[in-house]
Amino acid sequence: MIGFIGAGSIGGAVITGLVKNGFNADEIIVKGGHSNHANLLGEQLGFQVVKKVKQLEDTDVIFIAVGANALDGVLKELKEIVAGKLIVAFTGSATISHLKQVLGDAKVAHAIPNTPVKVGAGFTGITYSSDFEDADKKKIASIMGYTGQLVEVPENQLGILGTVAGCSPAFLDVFIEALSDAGVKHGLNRKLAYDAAIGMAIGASKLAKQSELNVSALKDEVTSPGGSTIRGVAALEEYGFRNAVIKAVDAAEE
Ligand SMILES: NC(=O)C1=CN([C@@H]2O[C@H](COP(=O)(O)OP(=O)(O)OC[C@H]3O[C@@H](n4cnc5c(N)ncnc54)[C@H](O)[C@@H]3O)[C@@H](O)[C@H]2O)C=CC1
Ligand SMILES: O=C(O)[C@@H]1CCC=N1
Repeated sequence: MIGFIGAGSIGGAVITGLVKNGFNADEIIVKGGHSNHANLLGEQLGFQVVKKVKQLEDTDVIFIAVGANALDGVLKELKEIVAGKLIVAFTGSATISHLKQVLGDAKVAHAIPNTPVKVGAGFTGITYSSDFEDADKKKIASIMGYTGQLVEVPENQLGILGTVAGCSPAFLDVFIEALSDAGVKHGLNRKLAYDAAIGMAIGASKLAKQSELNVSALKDEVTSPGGSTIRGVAALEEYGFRNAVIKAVDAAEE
C-alpha cells in the first residue's frame, strides 16, 4: 500500500498518473486537506480517502504533497507511524536534513515531479537520504515509473532540476498561449491555433528526444536560407527571448 498526504496540483497529478497508467487504485490511500480535492479525485479514480495521517499506518511508502506552510504539521503527525516506511516529500522547501531531523530514523527522499506526470510523461528529480538502500530506491522507481522518468541527483542539483523540469511546464504553456495568440492575430480560429501550437510542441519535443542531432542543429534544419523562420528567430533574439528564459529560471531559483 502507498499513501499520499495532500492531493492538490502535484499530489493529484501524481496519483492520476499512477492510476491512469495501471497502478491499482485499491493500493492507494490519501489523506486530504481542508479542500475537497482528495474526495473529488477519490470519487473519480477509486482510491480510499482518509481524514487522519494515522490511518496511513498500513502503507510502506508515503508521499507528502502539501505546501511549505503545512509541512511541519504533517511531519509531526507522521512521526508517530513512520517506523519502517519510506517517506518521499514533494514539498519544494523540504530538505533531507530537515526531514531527517523531524522524522528521526525514517528513510526520507525529496522529489520534484512535474505536472506531465498526470499523463505518464513526467520528469521527476529525486534525492535520497544516505540510508536508502538499492531495494528501497527500486521500490520508489517502480512506483514513480508509472508517471514517467525518475532521475536521482545530488541534493544541491535538485532545486535547479526542479526548476528546469518542474516550473517550466508553466513557461512552455505561456509560450504555447502566446503562439496561439499570434495565430489568432493573423486570422486562425482559436481552436486551430491551439491545436497547431500544441501539436508542434509535442512533435518538436519528440523529434528532439529521438534525433541524434542536438536542438541547435534541429533549428538549423528549419531555417531555410533567406526564409521566414530565420527572420522569426532573429526577432526572438532581438526581443530577448533566450535571455527571458534564462531570467525566468533565475527568478524561479531565487
Ligand atoms: N504544482 C507543481 O507543479 C509542483 C509542486 N511542488 C511542490 O509541492 C507542494 C504542493 O504544491 P501544489 O500541489 O502545487 O499545491 P496545492 O495547494 O495545489 O496542493 C496542496 C494540497 O495539500 C493539501 N493539504 C494542506 N494541508 C494538508 C494536511 N495537513 N493534510 C493533507 N493535505 C493537506 C491542500 O488541501 C492542497 O490540496 C509545494 O511545496 C510545491 O512547491 C513540487 C513539484 C511540482
Ligand atoms: O511553483 C512551485 O513552487 C512548484 C515547484 C516546482 C513547480 N511548482
